[in-house]
Amino acid sequence: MAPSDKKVYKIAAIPGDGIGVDITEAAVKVLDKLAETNGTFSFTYTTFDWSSKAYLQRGYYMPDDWATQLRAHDAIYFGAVGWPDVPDHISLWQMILPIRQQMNQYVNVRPTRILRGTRAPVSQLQEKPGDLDWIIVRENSEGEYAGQGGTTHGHAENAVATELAIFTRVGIERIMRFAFETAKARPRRKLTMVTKSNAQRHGMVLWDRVFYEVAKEYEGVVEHDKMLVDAMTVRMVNKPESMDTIVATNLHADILSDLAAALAGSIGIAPSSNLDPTRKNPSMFEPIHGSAPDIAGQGIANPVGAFWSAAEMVRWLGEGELDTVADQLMQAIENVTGEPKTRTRDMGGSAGTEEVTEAVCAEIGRVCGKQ
Ligand SMILES: NC(=O)c1ccc[n+]([C@@H]2O[C@H](COP(=O)([O-])OP(=O)(O)OC[C@H]3O[C@@H](n4cnc5c(N)ncnc54)[C@H](O)[C@@H]3O)[C@@H](O)[C@H]2O)c1
Ligand SMILES: O=C(O)C[C@@H](O)C(=O)O
Ligand SMILES: [K+]
Ligand SMILES: [Mn+2]
Repeated sequence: MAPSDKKVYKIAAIPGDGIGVDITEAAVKVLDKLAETNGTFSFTYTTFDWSSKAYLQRGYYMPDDWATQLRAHDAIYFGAVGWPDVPDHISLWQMILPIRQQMNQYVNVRPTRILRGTRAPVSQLQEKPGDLDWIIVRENSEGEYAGQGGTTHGHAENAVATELAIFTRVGIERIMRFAFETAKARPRRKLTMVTKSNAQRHGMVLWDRVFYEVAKEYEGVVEHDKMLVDAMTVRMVNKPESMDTIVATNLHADILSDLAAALAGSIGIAPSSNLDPTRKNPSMFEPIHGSAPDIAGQGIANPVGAFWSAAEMVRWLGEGELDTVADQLMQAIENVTGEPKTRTRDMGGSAGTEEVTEAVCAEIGRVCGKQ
């Protein structure tokens, strides 16, 4: 292939805080190795030093023209944001949440399955790892994360604070449609809708109603059912095989996806894709975990969720052309998790982030048929 035919993808890399830095560095190595081995595409990176450390030094996370800067890229690769010396609502609301909202990333896709070599804490899953294979479709733009509310009387005895969840018909309909399409594209064609419409009688009732409206368009094509979120946690543990695609609100899906990762063996393995399905803005890829201050700086963070997120980024960028390459990366990852000596501590091993990264790079060479 002539060098000019090579597709170059422009990536905005935002490592952020704590282990976000380690796993982003690891993901970039793996992406470059994948591109180099394949030879038909490559990546260029702009690395943004937007972090809690920078915020403490200069008073802001992102500069005023952040959205314009990000829009000059094909995709965003994100590590994690949040550090103990900045209140978590400030770090989230000055970086990750504005990006998700203003880049119109209204879907957050969170797949979970049990990778080879993973130790699942529930015995059924230890015996039959295939029983857990889910895609959680998280509403990513409104709901409990709408950001409306306020505080009166500050820290006084009579302090009042409100936190308003907002559900719009447009917002619900588009996430439901995306969820049904996701379910339809999978072999089991099954969608579980999560709600709390017994106690929350306005927004959640609209959520349910729009779900059933959209469901009519998929009659006979996608099987569906409904779960109250509390009972959903029980079903996830006791009957994991009974679910496939799951759609839930911003907050419910945030919580359920951590539970899903834990059931699959570790929070360190789970990826997420913050998607603008219209493709007018860059989509953003990140592991679901945070900055993990308790293990940061020790070189022991599990980079698998970051690699899986990188695979999903490749899949998204390729628009169908790079699915095989993304699958090869997943195979390389599982060849590595399948080996006890290349597992990190959270997966019962003793390897560090770098060792796992080197092992995945070596596997990419093998899986893609070149060294
Ligand atoms: N999207 C994001 O950037 C994002 C996501 C979650 C949390 N956060 C932020 O991160 C900070 C820490 O939050 P938290 O402690 O609740 O959640 P966390 O995900 O950072 O950590 C929870 C636990 O899981 C472990 N863990 C997480 N990722 C791991 C990995 N890759 N390998 C091995 N162990 C891993 C941590 O050591 C910790 O014990 C907070 O400031 C929070 O707001 C940000
Ligand atoms: O969306 C959030 O609440 C931040 C973080 O917990 C996440 O899952 O990305
Ligand atoms: K993250
Ligand atoms: Mn979360």
